[in-house]
Amino acid sequence: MALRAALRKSCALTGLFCQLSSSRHGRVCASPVLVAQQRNSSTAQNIKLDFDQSTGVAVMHMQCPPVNALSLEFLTEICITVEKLEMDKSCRGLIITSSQPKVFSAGLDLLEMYETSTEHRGEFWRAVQEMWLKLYSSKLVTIAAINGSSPAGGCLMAMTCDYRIMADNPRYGIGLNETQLGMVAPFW
Ligand SMILES: CCCCCCC/C=C/C(=O)SCCNC(=O)CCNC(=O)[C@H](O)C(C)(C)COP(=O)(O)OP(=O)(O)OC[C@H]1O[C@@H](n2cnc3c(N)ncnc32)[C@H](O)[C@@H]1OP(=O)(O)O
Repeated sequence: MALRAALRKSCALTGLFCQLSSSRHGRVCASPVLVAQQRNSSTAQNIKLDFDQSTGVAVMHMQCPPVNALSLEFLTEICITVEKLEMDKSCRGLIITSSQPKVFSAGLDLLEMYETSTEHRGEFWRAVQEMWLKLYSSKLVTIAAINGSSPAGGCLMAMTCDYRIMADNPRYGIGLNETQLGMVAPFW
């Protein structure tokens, strides 16, 4: 049973990798084939979703300027998008990438943690936890196409995907740097 599930995931993955290509400028991008075959395209405020029903692959473009900082609103949008895709039986895989230049995600929105109420911060941290649990436990094959810097919460997001592909550019950094900001990761 477990083996069958693993095989299913791996077959779906082969399809997903075929859809990824990288340009000479160190950017990872969805192949033009995906755009041409696209059946379904929807846009939430900070997310552009391209879903190709013939392959079952969805591409979630994060477009929350300037740096895809993970605010309560943006985290909620991400969770709702993943939930909707999971409910669609024709969806097998999800590629997460960024529309912002040079940045995949700057991590948690620092302004959400600054001068906000205890109640708001509670809601915010619950949304952070929901986001990574949703991705980590998703039945979809998930791939982070990391086409820019991805510190802290951005790194967390990428780590909770099944696979990560990062653009080969020495200017792009990734890692858990939150302790440098004096933050301790919660006991999840
Ligand atoms: C077991 C695992 C547990 C994990 C626990 C997870 C805990 C996670 C904590 C966090 O995520 S805390 C956030 C940490 N993030 C950072 O430290 C990133 C800081 N930002 C940068 O390093 C850079 O901004 C960048 C992302 C590399 C981009 O550099 P670039 O030069 O392209 O842009 P900037 O001029 O620096 O920034 C533009 C604009 O964006 C604002 N901004 C940047 N990061 C954030 C952020 N995280 N939250 C809110 N806003 C951010 C920055 O202030 C600039 O704003 P303006 O000055 O233009 O208004």
